Amino acid sequence: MKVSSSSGRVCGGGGGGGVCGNGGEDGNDTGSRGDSGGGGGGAPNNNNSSSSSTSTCTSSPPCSEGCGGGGGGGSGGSGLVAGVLVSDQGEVISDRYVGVARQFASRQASERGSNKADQSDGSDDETTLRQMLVSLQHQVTDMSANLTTRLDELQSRGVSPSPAAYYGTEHRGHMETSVALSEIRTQLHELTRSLESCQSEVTEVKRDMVAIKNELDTVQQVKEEIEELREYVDRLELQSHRRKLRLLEQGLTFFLSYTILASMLGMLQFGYNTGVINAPEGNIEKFIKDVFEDRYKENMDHAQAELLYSFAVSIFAIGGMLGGFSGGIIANRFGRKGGLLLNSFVGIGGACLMGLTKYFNSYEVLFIGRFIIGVNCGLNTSLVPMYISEIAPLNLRGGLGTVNQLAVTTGLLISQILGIEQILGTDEGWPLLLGLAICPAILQLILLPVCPESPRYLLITKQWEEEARKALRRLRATNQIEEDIEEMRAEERAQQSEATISMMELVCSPTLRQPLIISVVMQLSQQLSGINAVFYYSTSLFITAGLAENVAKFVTIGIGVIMVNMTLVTMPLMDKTGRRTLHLYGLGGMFIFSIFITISLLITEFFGFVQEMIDWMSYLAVVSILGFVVFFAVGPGSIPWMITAELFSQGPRPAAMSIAVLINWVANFAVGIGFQPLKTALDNYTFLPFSVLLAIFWIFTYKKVPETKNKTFEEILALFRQNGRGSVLESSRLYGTSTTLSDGPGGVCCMRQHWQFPHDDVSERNSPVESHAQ
Ligand SMILES: OC[C@H]1O[C@](O)(CO)[C@@H](O)[C@@H]1O
Repeated sequence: MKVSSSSGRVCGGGGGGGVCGNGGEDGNDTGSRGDSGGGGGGAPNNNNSSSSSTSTCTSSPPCSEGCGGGGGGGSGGSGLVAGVLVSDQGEVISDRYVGVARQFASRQASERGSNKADQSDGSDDETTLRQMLVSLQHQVTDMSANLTTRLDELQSRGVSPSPAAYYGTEHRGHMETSVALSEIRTQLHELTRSLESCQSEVTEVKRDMVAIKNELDTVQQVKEEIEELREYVDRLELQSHRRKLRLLEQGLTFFLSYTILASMLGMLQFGYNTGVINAPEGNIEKFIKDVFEDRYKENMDHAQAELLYSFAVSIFAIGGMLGGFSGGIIANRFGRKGGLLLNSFVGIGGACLMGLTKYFNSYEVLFIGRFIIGVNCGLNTSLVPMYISEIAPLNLRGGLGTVNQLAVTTGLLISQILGIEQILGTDEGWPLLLGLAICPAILQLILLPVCPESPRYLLITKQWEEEARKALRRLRATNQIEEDIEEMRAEERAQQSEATISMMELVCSPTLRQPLIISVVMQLSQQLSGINAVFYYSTSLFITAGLAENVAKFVTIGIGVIMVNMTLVTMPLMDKTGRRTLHLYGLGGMFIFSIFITISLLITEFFGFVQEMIDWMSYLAVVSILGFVVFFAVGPGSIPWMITAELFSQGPRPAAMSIAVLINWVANFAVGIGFQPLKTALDNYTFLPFSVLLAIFWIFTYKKVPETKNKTFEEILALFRQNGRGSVLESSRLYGTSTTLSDGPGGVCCMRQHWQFPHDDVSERNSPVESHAQ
C-alpha cells in the first residue's frame, strides 16, 4: 500500500517556498535560474496549510540544477501569479516561473525521499489531499492563463517591431523573453505531468483507503462477532454452572436407594463367597478325603486334600476373572440391569451346586459350583459399580460408589460370622454355609425387575431417549430431569466417538491410555496392598503374634466389623474430601502400619523369650493389623471400584471396567496363592514387599490420579484431553477444581473447545454464534 503520511506537504510547509504559492511576504525573492530555492521559508500557505498529510508523487519532473530546499516563498495564494502579473519585467517573470517550477520539482524530489522515509500507516486525510490537488490545479490553471495572456501580450508586441528596435536592445530582450517563455512552457508541461502523476497517486491512495476502510469494517465485524461469541459462551457457562449446582443439590430418593440396594447384593455376593471358604477349611478337606476314599477305596494324604481344597479356593478367582472380563460385553448387550438379572441365574446355579456338593458326594461338584459362583461374582464386580455410578446423582456418586465396598465387607463379615463352629462351620453345616450364596442371588432376582435400567445406557448407548427419561424420572422422583439429560448429552458429545468401544480399541487409544493405566494401578493398589494377606491369614498372624487361637478367631471377626463400620464412615467423606485425597490417606496409613506389622513380627522373633515383650507385641500386632484394615477402608477398599467407572465415559466404560476388574481378580488370585510361599521365603519380613508396593502406589496416586469428586463425566474426560496441553490435570489433581466452573485454563477452554453447546431453548439454538461456529 502506498499510502503514506508525512509531515511534508506538496503545498507549503515550513521552509518551503512553493508552487502552491506559499505566500511569503518576500514576494520578490524568487531566486534566479539555476539557484532557485533556498531562502526563506515559513510562508503561510493560503490554501492548505493545516494539512499534515500528503501522498508521494512518483513521477515528478526531473530536477535540474539547483533544485532543492525551500524556495523563497512567494506572495500569498495566487500571489505568486499575482506577483508575475504585477511585474512588467519579462525577465523577472520568466525567472520567477522557472524558479517556481524548479522549486516544485525540487520539493517533490525531496519530499519523495522524505516521504519514503516517513511512511507510516495511513491517517492520510483524503479531503486534504483532494483540496491540495484542487488548489494545485487552480494554480496551474491560473498560471497557465496568466502566462498565455502574458505571452500573447509579448508576442503582439514583437509582431511589429521598429527596425531600430529590431536590431537593438529590444530585439535581444525579446529573444531572451522568448527563450524564457519557452522554458517556462516546458516547466509548466512538466508541472502538469507531475500533477497528473499526483492525481493518479491520489486515486491510488483513495483506492487504498477504501480497501483499508473495508478491512477496518471487517475487523470491526469480527470484533463484534467475537464479543457475541464471548457473551454466548459466558451465558452457556452460567447455564452449565446453574445446571451443575442443581445437579449437586440432588438427594437420595426412595427408588434410587431401592435400586442401589438391589444392585449391591451382587457385591455382597462377592464378599460372601470370598470369605465363606476360609472358616470351614478343615471340614471341606475332610469331605474331600472321605469322598476320595469312598470312591477309590484308598487313603488320601493330608497334603493332597489340602491341594484339592486350595483348588476349590482358587477356581473361584479363575471364574471371577472370566466373569469380570466378560462384564463389559454383557453390559453393552443386555444393559446394566439386564446383565445383573441374567447374572442372578448364574449365581443361583453356582450356589445350588455348592450347596448340593454333599448330596452328590462329589468334590467336583464343589469345584464347578465354586467356578460358577466365581463367574457370577466376576460379573457382579464389573456390572454393579458401573450401574451404581451411572444412576447416582453427581453429588452422591462417591458416597454411593462406596456402597460397593460396603457390600463386599458386609458379605465377608456375614460369611465370617456364619462360618464359626457354633453356627455353620461344621461337617454338616458347611454345604449350607456355601449354598446360602443363593440368597443374595434370589433376592436380586426378586428386587431387580422393578428397577430402571441405567438411563445413561438407554440414552447414550441405545439412543432410547423416552425410556431414559422415564428411568430418570423414577430414580429422581421428579419430572425435572433436564439437568441430568443435558449432562448425559454433554458426556455423549465429549466422548466424540462410537457409542461403544472394544477392549482392543481402548488399549490402543492414546487418549484413553492414561485413564486406563490409572484404573489398572488403582485396582492393583487395592489387591497388592496386602489386604487379603491380612484377611486370609489374620488368624494365624495373631497366633504367631502370641494370641490364643480362640481369641485370634474372634479378633478376626472383630476386624471384619471394624472394616464395615469404617467403610460406612468413609461414605460421606467421598464427596467431601475427595477420592484422591482419601486414597492417599489410605495408602499412607497402610504403609505405616505394614511397617509396624513387620516390627511386631521381628520383635516377637527376637525378644520372644521375654514374656512381657510377647504381651506387648501381640498388642502391637493387633493394633497394627487393625490400623492397616482401617486405612484400607478409608480409600483403597472402595475407591478403585468406583474410579474406573468415573474415569471413562459411556463408550469405553464397559471395556475399561472389564480390563480393570480382570486385573483386580488376577492380583487377588496372585496374592491368594503367592502369600504362603512368600511367608515361607521371607518369614518375618513377609509384609515388607507390600510396604514397598504401598509406597509406589502412594507416589503414583500423588502424581497421576485426578480428583473426580463433583465432576461430571464430561469434565473428567476433558481432564485427560487437556492434559497434553497444560496443567489442568495438575490443578485438578491437587485442588479438585471443577473445569467447567473454573475460569482457569481448563474450564473455559475445554468448554470452548467444543462449539456444540447444549441448548436450553430454541432461540439459543438459532443463535448466530452457533451458525458462525459451524
Ligand atoms: O475388604 C477386603 C476385601 O475387599 C476386596 O479388596 C474387594 O474390595 C477383596 O479382595 C478383599 O477381600
